Amino acid sequence: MQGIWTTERIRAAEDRLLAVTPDGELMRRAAFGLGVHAADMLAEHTGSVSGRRVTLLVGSGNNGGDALWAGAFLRRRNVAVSAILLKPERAHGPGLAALKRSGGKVVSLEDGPQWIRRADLVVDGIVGISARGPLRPDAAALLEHVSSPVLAVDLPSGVDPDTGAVDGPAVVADRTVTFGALKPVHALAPASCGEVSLVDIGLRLTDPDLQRLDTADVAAAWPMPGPDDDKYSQGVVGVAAGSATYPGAAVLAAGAAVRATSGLVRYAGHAADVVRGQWPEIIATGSVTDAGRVQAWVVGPGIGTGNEGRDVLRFVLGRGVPVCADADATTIIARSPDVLDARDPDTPLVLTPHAGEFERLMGSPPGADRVAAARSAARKYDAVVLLKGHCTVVAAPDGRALVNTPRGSWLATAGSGDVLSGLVGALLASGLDPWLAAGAAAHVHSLAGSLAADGAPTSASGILAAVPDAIRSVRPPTS
Ligand SMILES: NC(=O)C1=CN([C@@H]2O[C@H](COP(=O)(O)OP(=O)(O)OC[C@H]3O[C@@H](n4cnc5c(N)ncnc54)[C@H](O)[C@@H]3O)[C@@H](O)[C@H]2O)[C@H](O)CC1
Ligand SMILES: [K+]
Repeated sequence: MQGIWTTERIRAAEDRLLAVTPDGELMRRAAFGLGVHAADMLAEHTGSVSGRRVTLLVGSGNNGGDALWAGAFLRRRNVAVSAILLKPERAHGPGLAALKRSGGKVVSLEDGPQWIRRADLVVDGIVGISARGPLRPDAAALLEHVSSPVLAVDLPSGVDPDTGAVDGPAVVADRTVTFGALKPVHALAPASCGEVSLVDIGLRLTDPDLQRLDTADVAAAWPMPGPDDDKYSQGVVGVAAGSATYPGAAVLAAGAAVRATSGLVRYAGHAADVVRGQWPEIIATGSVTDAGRVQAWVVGPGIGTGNEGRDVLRFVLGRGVPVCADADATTIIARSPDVLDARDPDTPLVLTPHAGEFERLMGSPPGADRVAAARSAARKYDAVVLLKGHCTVVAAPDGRALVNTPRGSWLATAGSGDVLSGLVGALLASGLDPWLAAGAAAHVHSLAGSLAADGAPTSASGILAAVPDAIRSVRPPTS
C-alpha cells in the first residue's frame, strides 16, 4: 500500500531531518529533482530543453525556494528562466541569489503576464504545504495568463493540501513533483495534480494517516480458485436486491457478485425470475428466509425503503455474517437506526453511501474533508464506510482509511453502485477483511469503469461486463 501523510506529520518529519542535515541541503535535493522533471516536461512538450523558456511563479516560502533553486539548475541546461516574485521582499534569499548567479531573470509582478504567456513551461512555486485558504488574488490573477504546461512544486497552489478541496482559483497542473512523501491532496485531487512524481529527499515516515491500494495489494486480496476449491469454499454470497418493478438493480448487483469470484451466488427477492434468466448460475429464490446459508449478504439496491425492505434488512443483519448495506438499505438505516439492533455487534457491516445517503446517515453532507467525514460515520455506525465520490474513501471503525484515486469519472452512471455492492459482497463472502474488501472492490470497480468507457461514456452494464478484464489487469492469468 502507498502511505500518505498529513502536512502536519510531514512537517514534523522534515523538521527532524532538517535538524541533522546541512542548511539548505534538503531544499537543493528537492529542487534538483524538480529541475529534472522540468527538463523532462520541456523535452516532452517542445522536443528540446536548451533555449526553452521557463517562468517561475515564486511565493514567499520554501515552496518558492524550491522553484528558484530548480530555476538555477535549469540555467545549467541553457534554459531561459524568469522568476515572478509574488512578495519580492520575502522571496527565499538563497534561492533567489542562486537564480541570479546562474543568469536567471527576476521580473516584476506587473510584467509577469507577458513572461507567463511566452513560457514553454510554468512552474508553480506559489505555495506548498503551508497553504491556508484560497489562492490570494495577486497569485490568482497570474493564473489567467497560463497557456503552457504547468509543473506544480510539491502540490498545486490553491488546492487544500490535506483534503484536496478546491474552493476558489487554483492551479491545474500537468505534473506535480512532491518531496519526501505523498500528501492527501495527491490522492484526493487527481484533476488538479496531474501526474504525481515523488522525489526522495531522505524523509522516513511510518504509520501513514491515509493509504492507497496499489495493484499488488488488490491482486493479493482478490480470491482466485485453487485446486482444493469448490463452489462453496470460496464463499457464498447472498444478494437481497431489486423488486418485480425494478429488477435491474438485482441483475446488476447479483451479476457483479457472479463476475467477482468463482464462489456461489444466491439471490433472494421479487426479481428471482429475471435474475435467473440473466444469470443461470445463480440460485434464486423469492425470499431471504428461503435463501439458505451464505457467508455474506449484499442488501439494499432496489429493495425499497418501506416495511418490507426494512424486514429484509433486519433479517439479513441478524444472520451473523458480514453485510454490505447499499442504496435503500442505507436510507432505511438512516431513518430507522433501530434496525441495526438486529445485528450482532461482531457482525461486520459495510455501508456504501454516496454524498446524499451520507447526509441522511450523518445529518450533514461530507464537506471538504471527506476522509474525516468517512471516519466519523465509521465510528458512529461501527461499520466500514465506503464514501463514494470522484475519489472513493474507505474508512474503518478502527481509524484506518484508504482512498481510491479514480481513472476518470466513468462510474457516474445509473446502476454503477449496484455493481460495486455486488463486488463488495463477493469479497466479504471470501473472508477478506471488510475494509480491504471494500477498498479492493472500489479499485476493480474503478478499473472496470475506465476499461468499459475506453474514452467514451459507458453504462453500468458496460462496467459489469468489464469486471473480468479489470481483475485480469491486476492479476494476469498464470496459466
Ligand atoms: N522544510 C524544508 O526544508 C523543505 C521544504 N520544502 C518545500 O517547502 C514547502 C513548505 O514551505 P513553507 O515555507 O512552510 O511554506 P509555503 O512555501 O508552502 O508557503 C508559505 C507562504 O505562502 C503564502 N501562502 C499561504 N497560503 C497561501 C495562499 N492560499 N495563497 C497564496 N499564498 C499563500 C504565505 O504567505 C506563506 O508565507 C513545501 O511545500 C516544499 O515545497 C521542500 O519539500 C524541501 C524540504
Ligand atoms: K505549489
